[in-house]
Amino acid sequence: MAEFDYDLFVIGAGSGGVRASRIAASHGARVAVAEEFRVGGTCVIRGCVPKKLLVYGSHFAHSLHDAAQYGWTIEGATFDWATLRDFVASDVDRLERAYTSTLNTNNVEHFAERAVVAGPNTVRLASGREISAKFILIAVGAWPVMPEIVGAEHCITSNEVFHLPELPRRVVIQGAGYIAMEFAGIFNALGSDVTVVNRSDVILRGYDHDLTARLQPIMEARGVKFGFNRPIREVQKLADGSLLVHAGEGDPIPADVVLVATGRRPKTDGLGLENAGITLGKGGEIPVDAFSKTACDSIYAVGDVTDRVQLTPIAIREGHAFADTVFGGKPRSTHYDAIPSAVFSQPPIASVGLTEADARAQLGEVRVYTSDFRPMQNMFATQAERGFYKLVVDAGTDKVVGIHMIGPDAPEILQAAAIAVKAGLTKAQFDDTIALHPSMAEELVLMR
Ligand SMILES: Cc1cc2nc3c(=O)[nH]c(=O)nc-3n(C[C@H](O)[C@H](O)[C@H](O)COP(=O)(O)OP(=O)(O)OC[C@H]3O[C@@H](n4cnc5c(N)ncnc54)[C@H](O)[C@@H]3O)c2cc1C
Ligand SMILES: NC(=O)c1ccc[n+]([C@@H]2O[C@H](COP(=O)([O-])OP(=O)(O)OC[C@H]3O[C@@H](n4cnc5c(N)ncnc54)[C@H](O)[C@@H]3O)[C@@H](O)[C@H]2O)c1
Repeated sequence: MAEFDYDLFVIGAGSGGVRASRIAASHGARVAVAEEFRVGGTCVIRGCVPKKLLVYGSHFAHSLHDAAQYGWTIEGATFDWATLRDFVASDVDRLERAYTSTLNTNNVEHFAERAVVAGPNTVRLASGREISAKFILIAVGAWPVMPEIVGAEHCITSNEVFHLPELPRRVVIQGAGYIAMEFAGIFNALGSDVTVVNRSDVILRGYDHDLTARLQPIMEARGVKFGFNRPIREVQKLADGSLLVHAGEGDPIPADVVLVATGRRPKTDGLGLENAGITLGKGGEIPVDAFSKTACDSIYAVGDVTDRVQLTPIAIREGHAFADTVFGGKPRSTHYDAIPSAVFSQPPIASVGLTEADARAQLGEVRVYTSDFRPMQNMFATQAERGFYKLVVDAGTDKVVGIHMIGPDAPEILQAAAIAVKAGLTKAQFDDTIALHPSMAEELVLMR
């Protein structure tokens, strides 16, 4: 009889947990996974996927508008939030079925309930059942942070935003990070009156300043209002059911929905990690080594719960590396250099490698090349929004160490360009590459 019920018990069937389960099973491990909500996790159920579909849905507002200049007559075009919302929800259902089927076809046993750590080799399910495993993988993700606001119960987070009964007429968004900028773009395009209030005067901290300095005025020109140095103190519910937002100095802001997007904290509360001698970091994260091993030899952790980089491809890569390391005889760690990322704002931002400021601080002599251009697809558009690309080059080696882009399709273009940065290609090699004309991407090889 086997010493343990399973070789691997995974807590959380999100991006990292599903990948680790599948790969560990393919290496011959007997695997079980517990999921307290829906298989697929944040990205599939209430993150990247439904968000991107809302972005696509909202793009039609601009496309329909621009279409007239290309000769199309679009009569009687109207928008129905419930149709878009329900279409997105049905695609999420489809993906949940696909992820569940992946677990089934790989013989991963699925417990549809919460699990906590009861000891170094034991988990306890919500039903009370205890299960033993040679290894435990914690992949429980993160959870939206709600700052101390009087009337916080009247606010929503990104968890609820996909299920609104109707399109809000007025939306106030707290925060100026990924989620805030993406949903400001979505609601603005769909016709809501959007106000972003932030505690500082910086949007998208961590992105190259030239990109954020380009994004903000474009968003303002599209109608998004910004209130800087205005953290929300109180959200008041009025007799008619609408909300009044008291934020910093200045007049209260009327709203129908208040979306709080102030970061996500590892979901470790009540997870029982003390039963395995694991001490959490000060943000609630699980400290791990380069191979995602915790302070307990039989317990590993991947994804948002470790708070290394909160992105889906990172959780997936860490989960895969864990399974190869522990069950595949191929020790692998994840490399965190040159991670491409994007903000699906309108227009979107995409970035890889060092910002200009970081390169100057870390490398000494740096050369910077920029292209400030009007994308061809905006030629007829009434809003003459300009794109902006920047290459950051290490003057000592001529290597391109950062690419930063804002403009239509920037994330699609950047994924390919990120290969060049990861491979350490030089500016001379960019210059050697023939342009693909006419395209926006050709700007990348034409900067002199
Ligand atoms: C609105 C939004 C948009 C995003 N957009 C993007 C994007 O465009 N690109 C990108 O790369 N990233 C995006 N992200 C981030 C991305 O979703 C996360 O980085 C990613 O999902 C992390 O994967 P994970 O496996 O660590 O955790 P998750 O995917 O969150 O999975 C954790 C799972 O564990 C379950 N769970 C938690 N506790 C327990 C327990 N005790 N027992 C059983 N189950 C448990 C949860 O229900 C969840 O299903 C977005 C996030 C949000 C919120
Ligand atoms: N396109 C993408 O890849 C994508 C999209 C959405 C989310 N995500 C991931 O999800 C994570 C969470 O997104 P997010 O937008 O919630 O976080 P974020 O870290 O991007 O932004 C948080 C914002 O809230 C503000 N803030 C923080 N604490 C506050 C407080 N107490 N009071 C007032 N303001 C406060 C910050 O100044 C910042 O502007 C991101 O860090 C990202 O890794 C990625």
